Amino acid sequence: MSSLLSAHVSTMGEGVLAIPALWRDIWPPLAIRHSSSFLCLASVFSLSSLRIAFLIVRLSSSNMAHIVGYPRMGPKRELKFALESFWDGKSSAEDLKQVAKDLRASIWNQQKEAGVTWIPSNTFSYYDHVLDTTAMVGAVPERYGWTGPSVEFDTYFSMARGNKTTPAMEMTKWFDTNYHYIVPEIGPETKFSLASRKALDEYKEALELGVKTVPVFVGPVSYLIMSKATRDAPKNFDPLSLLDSILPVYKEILSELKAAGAHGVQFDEPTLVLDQESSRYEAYKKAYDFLGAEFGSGILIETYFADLPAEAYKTLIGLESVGAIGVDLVRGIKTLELIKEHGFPAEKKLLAGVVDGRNIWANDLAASLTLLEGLVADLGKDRVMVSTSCSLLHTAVDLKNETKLDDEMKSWMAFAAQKLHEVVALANALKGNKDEAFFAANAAAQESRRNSPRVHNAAVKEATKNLEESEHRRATPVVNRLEEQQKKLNLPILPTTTIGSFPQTPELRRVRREVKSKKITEEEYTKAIQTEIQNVVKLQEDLDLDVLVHGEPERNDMVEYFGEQLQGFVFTANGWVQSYGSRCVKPPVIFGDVSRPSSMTVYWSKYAQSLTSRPMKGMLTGPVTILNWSFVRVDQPRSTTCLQIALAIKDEVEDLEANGITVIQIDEAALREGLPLRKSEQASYQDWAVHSFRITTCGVKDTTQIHTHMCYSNFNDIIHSIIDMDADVITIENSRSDEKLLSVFREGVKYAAGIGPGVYDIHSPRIPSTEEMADRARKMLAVLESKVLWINPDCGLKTRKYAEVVPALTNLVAATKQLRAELASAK
Ligand SMILES: CN1c2c(nc(N)[nH]c2=O)NC[C@@H]1CNc1ccc(C(=O)N[C@@H](CCC(=O)N[C@@H](CCC(=O)N[C@@H](CCC(=O)O)C(=O)O)C(=O)O)C(=O)O)cc1
Ligand SMILES: N[C@@H](CCS)C(=O)O
Ligand SMILES: [Zn+2]
Repeated sequence: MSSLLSAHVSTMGEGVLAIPALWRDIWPPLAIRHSSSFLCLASVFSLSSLRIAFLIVRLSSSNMAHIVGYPRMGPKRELKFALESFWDGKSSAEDLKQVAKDLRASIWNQQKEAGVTWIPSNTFSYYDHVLDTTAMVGAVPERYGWTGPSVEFDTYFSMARGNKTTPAMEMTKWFDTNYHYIVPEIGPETKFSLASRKALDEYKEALELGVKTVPVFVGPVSYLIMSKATRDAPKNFDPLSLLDSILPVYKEILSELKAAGAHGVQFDEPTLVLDQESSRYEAYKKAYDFLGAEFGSGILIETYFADLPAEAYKTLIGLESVGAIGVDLVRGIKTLELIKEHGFPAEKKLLAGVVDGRNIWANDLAASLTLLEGLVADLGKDRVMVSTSCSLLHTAVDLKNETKLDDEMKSWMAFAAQKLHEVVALANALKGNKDEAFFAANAAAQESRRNSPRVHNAAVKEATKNLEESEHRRATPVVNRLEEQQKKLNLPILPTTTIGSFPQTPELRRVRREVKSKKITEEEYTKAIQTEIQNVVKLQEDLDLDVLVHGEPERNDMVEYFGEQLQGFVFTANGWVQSYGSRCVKPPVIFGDVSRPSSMTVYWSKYAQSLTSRPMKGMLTGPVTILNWSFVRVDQPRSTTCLQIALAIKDEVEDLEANGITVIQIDEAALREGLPLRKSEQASYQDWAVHSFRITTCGVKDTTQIHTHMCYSNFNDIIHSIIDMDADVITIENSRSDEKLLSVFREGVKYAAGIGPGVYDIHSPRIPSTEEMADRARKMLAVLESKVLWINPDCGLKTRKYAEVVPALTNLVAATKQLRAELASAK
């Protein structure tokens, strides 16, 4: 900029050039206010100034579309395959980097071509964006032996997946999604330093492709709140107390980004939607005052997954350095009331997240436009940008690749690639540039879905109508039921079991694929699965496990498998969503009323039971988990859909019992995950979720043992709901979360049913030793009675290899026998 020009601008008081260009570009009130004098100046002074002026005029008249983040796996899961090949030593780090680079380029170009104004960068990750932040701030736990200065693949993937000597870091749910992040470990001794310039590298990479992006960071406050204290930290240590020392690292990368030409930076602060103590809000203020001093008002704060609490909203609008605020208007619209009540500062932009980042349904564009126009009426023109409700990471990638869905169904849907166009179309319409044909096609699709006979089933609606009026409880208390069951099952103390799945080998995937494509016959397929079940049963008998499983070889996924057999569901071919690392799930789509045309698992369970005299667990996925891990219809309450699924599973449970299966596990792995983030909504969810589970089990005999299983959650706050599920035995994730679960029992919660907190972290290739598992179980025995304790892994074994599973289970049984001997000698 010429010094003359800057001198002139500074005399203008609120000079255009004092505002970072990105915000200026989309802040037409400012740009327009100054544009005439600016243009005039530009023409007098220099060609480059002219170019700047032209840019402002061009961008201020462009639409205002923003995307919070984008899926990183690729339309055909290219990243997954590249990662796994690299981990298996079949390809080089360079090969992996090239795949990643190509994916990023294609994502940025796609967004540019769609007409997105603010295109995010640094939303790509080789494993997890929270782990990327850990790498960025150099918060590598000491045990990984990292000596700096920068975090490379070796250290990064060791933290994510463990290595031969060191287990992986803890992984847990990302808010209420099916995405899992690696939990940072922060202690008073943690020293932060800038150890990864991934954000800068990606920014420059996009720039080289001609795409100016908005780098995205996990905000420092959310990062610290989502961390856990290191084991050695003092008891009440709060990672957030290190805010002052982490901020300079963020500042350093911001200044490098600024030097590279970045004008806007997005900080994701999803913790702002949580109910928090007032003192917490000081942290956001401190952080953004500090970072704002470096970056000026080019800071955008994104919030998502729920409405904002009033105090969070007030804090946000009071942050002077922040130029734009993103809110989720899909998971709730109470934030709109806050905008009305407390106003929205004139100098800020509102990023209105109206396009759902967590579902695959086409947006109701007319309804969204009405909402957006309401906002414009309140805030004024050009202050409202259209955005996604959260990162598109949580939805499928591209509807284009769905060749098997019929045209009507596809017209009802929008995946990430289509959502880009929805955001842009809404932004254009707000600017008076409405694509009438696009809106008309969308309105027709909305109408056809509302009235489609494919969606509605009168018999199902009738069956679910009166369910809410009864409690649906088994009549006999759990303690007495357990006695009855024990007479029949005759299990040893500390019974051992596994959670259901055994390794999903490439051979199994091949037969499933081949039967689908009719390359092999149904008979050949059945034979292959039977052989697998025989092997799994034999292995468990050899290992001397007590309650067996059939191994789930016929299942592609614990939710998809059931959805495929229920009515009211459809399936995508490539609708993958990242769950953790390279692992993806393909959520079924619930589009209509749900019913069960015929039994789903009886054949395989009966077959497996016929091979052994030990009890064989029937294995089902519960209604809440099917609901939470599907893309759910949005035209009726989730609770209604859940009740419909519950009725279908209830029929299956009773069918299994009638066919001689005496232990039935109903997995509710995602029950905790669906807990609404805002406290005000939690009680109602717990009521209908737990009720739905009980509907599935209330019809069985006392002698039928109902197990349930949950993974990856913090259960302590819902322990009473778990008890209220009234299962006979619960197996639960424990080993990768520092036995947090056990603190509930230490605090005196009484649990009369059987419980198996996992002793083996199945998410890591590492094989736990006998002693390690015995130690874990001893800790449990310190707080739980031995007669209620079960010994089992954390979760299913599907992601593991037999070479890991066999020694790990051998050690698990050995540990149990050791403990049984200790208990016997203590008598
Ligand atoms: C327990 N968990 C689950 C969650 N959500 C679910 N919906 N399901 C879960 O089990 N959330 C919490 C945790 C998350 N944990 C996991 C664990 C493991 C996976 C996983 O392994 N995913 C697989 C994909 C699963 C699947 O459906 N596979 C299909 C095959 C799909 C495929 O790619 N086929 C290829 C050929 C592959 C080959 O080997 O030849 C093709 O058809 O071209 C199947 O098994 O049939 C993954 O690989 O990511 C996810 C979440
Ligand atoms: N029965 C399932 C539960 C996973 S949460 C399995 O074992 O894979
Ligand atoms: Zn599990």
